[in-house]
Amino acid sequence: MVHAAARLRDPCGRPRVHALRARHGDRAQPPAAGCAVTTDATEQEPAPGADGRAPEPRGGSSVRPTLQIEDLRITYRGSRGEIPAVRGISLTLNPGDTLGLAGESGCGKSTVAAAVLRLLPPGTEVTGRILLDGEDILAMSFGKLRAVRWAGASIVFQGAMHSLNPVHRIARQIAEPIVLHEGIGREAAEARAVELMAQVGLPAWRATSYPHELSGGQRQRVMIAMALACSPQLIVADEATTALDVMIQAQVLRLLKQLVTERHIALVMISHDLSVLADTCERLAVMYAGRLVEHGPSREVFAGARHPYAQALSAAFPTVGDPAERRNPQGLAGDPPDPADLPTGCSFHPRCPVVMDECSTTPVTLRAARDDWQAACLRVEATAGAAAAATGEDLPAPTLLTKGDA
Ligand SMILES: Nc1ncnc2c1ncn2[C@@H]1O[C@H](COP(=O)(O)OP(=O)(O)OP(=O)(O)O)[C@@H](O)[C@H]1O
Repeated sequence: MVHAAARLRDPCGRPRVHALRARHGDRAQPPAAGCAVTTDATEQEPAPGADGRAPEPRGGSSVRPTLQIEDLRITYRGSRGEIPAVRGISLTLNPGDTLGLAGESGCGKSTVAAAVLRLLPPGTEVTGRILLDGEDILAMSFGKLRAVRWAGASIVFQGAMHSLNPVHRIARQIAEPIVLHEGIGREAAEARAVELMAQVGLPAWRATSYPHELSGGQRQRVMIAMALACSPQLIVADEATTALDVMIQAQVLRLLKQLVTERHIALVMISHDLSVLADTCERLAVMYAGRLVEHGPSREVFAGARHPYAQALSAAFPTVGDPAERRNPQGLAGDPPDPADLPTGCSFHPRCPVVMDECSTTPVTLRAARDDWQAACLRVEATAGAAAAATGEDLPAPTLLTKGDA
């Protein structure tokens, strides 16, 4: 079914193939009627510096952010009623920044990704602002949006097989966004496609292959080549390597990291796997029930998360880059809550191993653990001093709090 539903649009928004649309609906959402920021005091509001931006953006304070998400709230409307999937997220990426977005299934990661290119199903309510290079994605005309997709920002999905057109040869598919966005002839665009293939480690003779003739890793490389084809400022990789075997995953991640670094592209990488994100991205944001619960420098968050949920996720992946040693989240009973029926206070409190009485009544916003590091936990002040004192390798190894510590 995915195939039939997915084969709706091409990379530039024309009808063809798209895995995310198979999942989220087949049409881009029209400009949201009310893009105004909602202000619900019970919801998470961005704390000062809650976008995790470093105090001085790379390249100086005059750098215009590539992506600025401000108080993003997204509510799906369907047969199950209203599903508030994202509840007030703010993030900023400057050129060349790499951000990992982690969290258990259903916490809203893909919804954020889809919103960035306005790929959410019709009828979905979106408030807040998403600025791509200063331009408001939510308020854009369809024509402008079409121009921005692939040329300004592109997405690499998990299921390359479903995102590629099975009846077209590889070079032609990579060339398609180039033809559309740069107005050059197909022959010249296919020559560029072969160059892009070389950059992602695909030999030129593969130009005439069909997707089914490629391995999963090679197809993901094709998707990366397509994502790079029009030199976007931003790439969103949504579980782009999850389905690959460990060796290929490592290769594709290295490649992605190298290309975004060389081209100064901002990267948002989405994964369940904190260790992969910590290895690939400079910053890490952890989501729970539609909100950010932790946001800071990747390796430090991975090594010494301040939020008990982020601690549990880190403990599930004890060795960066060694999936063989991964375990299930430690010390976490229960499941993530129904987004339509969140617990009061901190949404995580029913599962929290160090819950306090006030956690069930006090809404928790992101608060500073350090100037470039925030966590949404009432206990964060208690650990902020240690975090501020520690830098890089000085940070203590993560110790997952237990009930006895409370
Ligand atoms: N098209 C949709 N219509 C209604 N609800 C949706 C739709 N897409 C997602 N949801 C709901 O929104 C919430 C967030 O889903 P989302 O896919 O963004 O989470 P995720 O963190 O990316 O999960 P996963 O890691 O499994 O992809 C979930 O409760 C999900 O059921």
